[in-house]
Amino acid sequence: MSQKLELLPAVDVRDGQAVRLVHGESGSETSYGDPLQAALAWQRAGAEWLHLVDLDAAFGTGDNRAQIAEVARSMDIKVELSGGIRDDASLAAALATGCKRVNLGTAALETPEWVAKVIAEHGDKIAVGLDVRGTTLRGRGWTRDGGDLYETLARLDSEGCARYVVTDIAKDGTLQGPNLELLKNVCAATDKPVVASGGVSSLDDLRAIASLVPEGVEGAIVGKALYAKAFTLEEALKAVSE
Ligand SMILES: O=C(O)c1ccccc1N[C@@H]1O[C@H](COP(=O)(O)O)[C@@H](O)[C@H]1O
Repeated sequence: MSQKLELLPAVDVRDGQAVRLVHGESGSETSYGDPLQAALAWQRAGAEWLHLVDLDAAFGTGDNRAQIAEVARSMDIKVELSGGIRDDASLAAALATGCKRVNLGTAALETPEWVAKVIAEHGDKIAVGLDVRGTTLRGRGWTRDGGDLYETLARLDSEGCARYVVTDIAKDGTLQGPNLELLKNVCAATDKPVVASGGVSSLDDLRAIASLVPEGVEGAIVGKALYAKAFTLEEALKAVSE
């Protein structure tokens, strides 16, 4: 039986609120209220995963660490935690929430030795977020270039990185459809599972991503489309299980 696409509804937290950004740009927020209530709603709707992001920590404008920890600890489902996890202390705090795995973004670009060390220590609890414009990686809240996607992917593969979360920044928060070419290209460049992020706007987009499961796509993060009620999470889960 072919594997089904995992869906990860997103809760991105900025200034204590669940928000969605457009192209990840600071200041483009639309607010959707209390992050815990949003997360609990996705759990009630049948989510098996929650993608939980501390945007302030990613941007370097503070953090929502206590609130994020409360959300993570309140979930019965698996949590993927990201934003501002860049050193031993922030990694320890993230893992102490009981999350299933963390995503490292900026650290993979700026402190590769540390990332190699924590991959060796924590195995598949560590994923790397490859946030790209074209094929150039972006870090520090997607404000700084951080090298070539495929060179970085080869390095991380050689270090045993278990999984990649691939975001096309040009698509993120736009409801313009995922970058399927990018996903196919990344899958062709690595044997490791890929989680797709950015641009999902419809159930057909999810079906298109699901068609890439045989190529190595394991999951899809869904944000704006759920908050904008383009479809419900129940409908999305059904669409990818058909
Ligand atoms: O998810 C977003 O919209 C986003 C926008 C701008 C920056 C980061 C964003 N999210 C995720 O944050 C982590 C990276 O954080 P860091 O670089 O490790 O501090 C990564 O998972 C991004 O996808």
